[in-house]
Amino acid sequence: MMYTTQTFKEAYKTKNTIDFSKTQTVMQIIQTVQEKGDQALFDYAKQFDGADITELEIPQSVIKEAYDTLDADLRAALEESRDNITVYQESIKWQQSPAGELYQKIHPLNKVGIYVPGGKASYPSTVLMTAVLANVAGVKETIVVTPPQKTAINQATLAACYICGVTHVYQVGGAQAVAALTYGTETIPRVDKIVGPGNQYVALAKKLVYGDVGIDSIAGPSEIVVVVDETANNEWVAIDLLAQAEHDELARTFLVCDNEEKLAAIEAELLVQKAKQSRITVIEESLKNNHFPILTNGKEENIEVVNLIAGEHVSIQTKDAEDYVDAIQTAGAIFIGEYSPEAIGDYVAGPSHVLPTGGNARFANGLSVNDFLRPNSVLNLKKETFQKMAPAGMLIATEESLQAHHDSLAVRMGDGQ
Ligand SMILES: NC(=O)c1ccc[n+]([C@@H]2O[C@H](COP(=O)([O-])OP(=O)(O)OC[C@H]3O[C@@H](n4cnc5c(N)ncnc54)[C@H](O)[C@@H]3O)[C@@H](O)[C@H]2O)c1
Ligand SMILES: N[C@H](CO)Cc1c[nH]c[nH+]1
Ligand SMILES: [Zn+2]
Repeated sequence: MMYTTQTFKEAYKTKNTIDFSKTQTVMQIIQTVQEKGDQALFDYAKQFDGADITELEIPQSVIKEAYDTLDADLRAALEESRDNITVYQESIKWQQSPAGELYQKIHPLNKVGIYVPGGKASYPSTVLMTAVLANVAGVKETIVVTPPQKTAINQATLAACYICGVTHVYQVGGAQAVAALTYGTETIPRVDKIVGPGNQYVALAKKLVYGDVGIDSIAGPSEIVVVVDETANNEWVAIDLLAQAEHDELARTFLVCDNEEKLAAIEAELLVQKAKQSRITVIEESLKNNHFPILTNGKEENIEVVNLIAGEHVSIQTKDAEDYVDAIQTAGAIFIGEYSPEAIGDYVAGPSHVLPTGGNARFANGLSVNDFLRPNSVLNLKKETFQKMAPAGMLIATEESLQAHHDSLAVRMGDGQ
C-alpha cells in the first residue's frame, strides 16, 4: 500500500508504538520484584527466557575470559568503535562554567544501570554505545543487565563489558531487570539512572518506574525514515530499510519520495533484497504491519512528513541532502548522503545508537555523555548584588502572601522594609 502525504497523516494519527494493554503485566512484574527480590528474577528467567540459572551475576573471570578468547579482529573492531565513541562524546561533553556569583556545577552520576537487549538479537554494540559515554562522564559504577540465555550470554557482549570496564554484569532482562535496578534486590544494587534500549516490556517498565529512578528516554523498537529522490541507489536504500526491519517485528520503516516511479522501484527492490536476508521472518512481519511508503508533492512535503514522524533515524539520500539538515527539527539522528548509512551509526561512527523512538524525538535527545552528568546551579551573591535584586523579590513575595519569604530578604536589606 502506498500513502500520499494526506492519507499518511490520517493513518499516522492512530499509530501508537507502545501497547498499553501490557501495562498490567508490567506493573505486576515490577511489584513481584519488589516483594520477592532475587527469587522473582530466577522465576522470570525461566518463564520468559527459558533459562534455568542459579546465579544472577556473571563473574569477572568469565567476562575477562570472553575478552581473552574473542576473535582478534572482532576485538579490534569493538576497540575501534570504543575509541570513536570516546572522541565524539568528549567533543560534546558539557564544560564546567567558571565559578562566579551565579554558575552551574556539573557532577557525574554515581551509579548507572545499563539495559543491553538480548531477546531477538545480541547487542555488544549497545554496551559500547552506553558504557563508553558513562566512562567519559566519569560515572563511578556502571551496572549492565542483559537477558539470560538458554546457553551462555553472548561472548562479544561480555567482551564489550570488559573493554568498557563495566563494574557488574547481571543476567536479567525485560521489565524485571528495570524493576531490579530501580528498587534493588539482595544481589542487584539500586541505581540512580537506567539507560539503554529495549522492547515493549522494557520501554513500559521504564515509563512506570520513572521518578523512583532516572531514565534516559524511551528507546523502543527501531525506526528509520529514508527520504530519496531519483538519484538514490535503489539497492542501497532497500537494504537500509531492511537493516532496521530486521531488529523487531515492531520495527518501523518509512520511505519518503516525491516521484511515484522511483518509490515503486525501491519497493520492488525491497522484495528482491528481502529474499536474501537471514532474518526474513522478523523482516516480513515488520514490513507487513509497519512499513510506510509515502508519495509526497515535493521537498516541502518531504520535510513536513519527516518532522511529523519524528523518527529515531532519518536518512536523506537525495542530491540536495545537506539542505535538509536545518529543516529537520525532530529526529533522533540525521544521516546525510549515501555514505552515511544508518548502520555505520549503529556500530562505529561515534554518536550513540541509543535514540528516542515512537515520536519521542519531538522532545527527547539521543543518549550522550551529558545524560550521565547532573548539573546544579550555585548562587554565591555579593552584598551589592543581593541588595539590587531583593526589592523585586520582596514585592513578588508580598503578592504571593508568603511573609517569611519577604522577611528573609527584608532583614538583609537592613531597613526592615
Ligand atoms: N532505539 C534504540 O536505541 C535501540 C537500540 C538497539 C535495539 N533497539 C530495540 O530494542 C529491542 C530489543 O528487543 P529484544 O526483544 O530483542 O530484547 P529485550 O532484551 O529488549 O527483551 C527481551 C526480554 O523481554 C521480556 N519479555 C519477552 N516476552 C515477554 C512477555 N510475553 N511478557 C513479559 N516479558 C517478556 C523478557 O524478559 C526478555 O528477557 C528491539 O525492539 C530493537 O529494535 C532499540
Ligand atoms: N539500530 C539500532 C537502534 O535502533 C541499534 C543497533 C544495534 N545493533 C545494530 N543496530
Ligand atoms: Zn540497527
